Amino acid sequence: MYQLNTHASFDSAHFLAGYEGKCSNLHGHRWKLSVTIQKEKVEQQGQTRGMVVDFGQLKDKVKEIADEFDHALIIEKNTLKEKTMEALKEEDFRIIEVAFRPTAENFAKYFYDCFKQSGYDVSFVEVYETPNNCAIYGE
Ligand SMILES: Nc1nc2c(c(=O)[nH]1)N=C([C@H](O)[C@H](O)COP(=O)(O)OP(=O)(O)OP(=O)(O)O)CN2
Repeated sequence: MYQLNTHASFDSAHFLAGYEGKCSNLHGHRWKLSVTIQKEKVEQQGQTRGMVVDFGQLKDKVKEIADEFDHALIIEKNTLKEKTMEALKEEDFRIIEVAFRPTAENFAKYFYDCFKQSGYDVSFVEVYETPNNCAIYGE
């Protein structure tokens, strides 16, 4: 089995609603999204002969997903008052509402599903919130 890995980063702000401690405050991270895909055999012909997929293709997909979340304020749906949301939107902040608590674990599963939907056979996705801490999701 071959495995291929690449990563991209994005800078964003979030907070953990219902968390007792510093992470309930609005704060930022340089998130690192790392994906590992797998395949039994490498391509036998053409441009990608000897490759699982072209690194360029995989890198573009990882960057596309990371860029969606770059320089944004990530908010779990229904965790802020309506008037707060309105005020933030009035300021034209880039806000991304997600249906899950924005933890490294939930992001890892979310990104895993994104890559899977794009047709990749994903081994696992790693999401680093800090250089030292990472959540991994695989099936
Ligand atoms: N299992 C998880 N635990 C925590 C998560 C998470 O996503 N999964 N997230 C947080 C907070 O977002 C927090 O910002 C990160 O906390 P911490 O790892 O303590 O990060 P610091 O920036 O404070 O880094 P240190 O350099 O270690 O101080 C909390 N827990």
